[in-house]
Amino acid sequence: MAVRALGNGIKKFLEQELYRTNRSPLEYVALISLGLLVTAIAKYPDRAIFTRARPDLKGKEAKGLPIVGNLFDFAKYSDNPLLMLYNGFQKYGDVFALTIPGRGRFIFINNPELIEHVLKTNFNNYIKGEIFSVQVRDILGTGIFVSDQEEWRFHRKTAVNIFTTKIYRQFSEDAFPAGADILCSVLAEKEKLGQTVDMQELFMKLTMDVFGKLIFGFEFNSLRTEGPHEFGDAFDYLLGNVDSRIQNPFWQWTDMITPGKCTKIKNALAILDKYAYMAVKKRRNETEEEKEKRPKDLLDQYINHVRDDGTTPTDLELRDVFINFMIAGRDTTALTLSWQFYSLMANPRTLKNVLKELDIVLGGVEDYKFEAMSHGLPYLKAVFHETLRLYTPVPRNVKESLADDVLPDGTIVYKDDIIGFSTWCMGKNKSVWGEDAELFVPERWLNEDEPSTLAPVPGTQGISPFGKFRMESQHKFNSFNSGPRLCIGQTFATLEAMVTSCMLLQRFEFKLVPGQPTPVPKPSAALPMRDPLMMQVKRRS
Ligand code: HEM
Repeated sequence: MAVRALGNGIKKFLEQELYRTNRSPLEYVALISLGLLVTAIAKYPDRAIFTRARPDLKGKEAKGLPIVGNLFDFAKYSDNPLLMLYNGFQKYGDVFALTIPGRGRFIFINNPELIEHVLKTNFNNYIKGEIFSVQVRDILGTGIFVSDQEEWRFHRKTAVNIFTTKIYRQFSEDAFPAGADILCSVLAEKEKLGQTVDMQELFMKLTMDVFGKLIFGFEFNSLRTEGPHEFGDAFDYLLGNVDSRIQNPFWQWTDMITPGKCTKIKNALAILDKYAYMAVKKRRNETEEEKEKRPKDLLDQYINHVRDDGTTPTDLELRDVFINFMIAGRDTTALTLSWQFYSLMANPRTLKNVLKELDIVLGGVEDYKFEAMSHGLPYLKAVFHETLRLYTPVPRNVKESLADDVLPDGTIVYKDDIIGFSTWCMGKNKSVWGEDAELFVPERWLNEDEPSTLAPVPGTQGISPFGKFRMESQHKFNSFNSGPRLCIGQTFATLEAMVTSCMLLQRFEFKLVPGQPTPVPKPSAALPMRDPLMMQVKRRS
């Protein structure tokens, strides 16, 4: 009633004014718009519209333009969003903020104490949230990576059951060597033909094949396929696209007006769906006899789950499980292996140490026992962790705040503020990792005075001379996340990378193809290299 009365009042006033001043309605619209704009500029002089003034963030907030805040900073760094964060931390310290219209205020944090608070101490207050969910819903649906609270608890409980030490033992001794052996046969073939290889492409194919088979019983066979695989290609395109959605708050509109973009996204999604539904259909049609013959996997965990109301997961829900886990299992490990092999080739002293350790510990024997891969090769394990520290495959992340909060350094967080953090930036933070933070130094992970083990572990021929591997806290070494949402596949990834590295380095010599540019990351939700990682391979004599 009151609104209608107010509307009528305004209408009457405007009619009288139009009559009295002889102005056209268009002139009035222009005047009112100008009035609103001037008011908005006065109210939001250096920040995005509808964000609150935060004098308490003085010295920590990047000054923005009236109404649009830091929108143009976001746009300026669309090709290198990590650099925007890196420069921000360099300029403002471990906390800095900026505002974006439609998104609100981002508070970026860059030290272990703050990370621990957000990811563990006050875990329930910091959720994935609606903005992230909308950005990735068409790809990830309602899977573990986008879910919060009850839905997330369901996924977590269902998934962790499958990742047991018993399973890891089998993977380390059989499945991972079998996958690496196929990769070696591709390398041997290429060597015979005198061809160079793109190791990034091959590692992506390896992890896709191994993960598809072990976790969903699905054979991609991409390593045996020459050239790119359509599932991998579609995946890479969509992950790159997620990055532009994070960077551009108006992506829904810009996607619509960019010629061909919506069709490209639709086609890529159709390819992901095709493979996910193929895997689900195959499993649903399996006979009891077939079921008996194979080990239980993640798809079984989900398919056999009966909810309290008696329902079981639909094909669409299983599609989401497939896609979420394929992202987890394919890109992360493959990209880490790519950066690790690059780092080894770029640091000959490190490579020499790895080969020395392999000779002493494995002595040319291809026996990849769980214990040997977990504790027997501290130097190689240090190389893997140093790679993850500098080239983490999940380079940045955001959380939405459900309620007002205060961070340990006194920074106030209001409900709906977005907390951003970047493991990639924290790896380069000198106050966290020391003056050599930006250098590749595997030795920082080793207690060189302590023996790695007191007696040879099963599957080894000798004890590593490089000391004992020393793990850092989850909040400092945040590449596997921390707190209740710690990566489920940490051991899986570590073992797969260790076994693959061992077999490849035992069998082949690798050399970077001369003249190629130093690898740089390509904008993506993960950390792919922008260009292929071309190497020459030669069988070890
Ligand atoms: C080097 C390899 C890997 C790295 C660096 C890595 C890193 C991460 C990170 C940073 C997260 C948190 C993501 C987020 O909350 O947005 C995460 C979550 C997760 N990872 Fe990994 N990951 C790796 C490999 C794997 C593998 C091989 C698997 C599967 C076996 C896996 C399964 C998962 C799952 C299921 C989650 C979601 C956990 C949750 O939300 O509760 N990851 N991982």
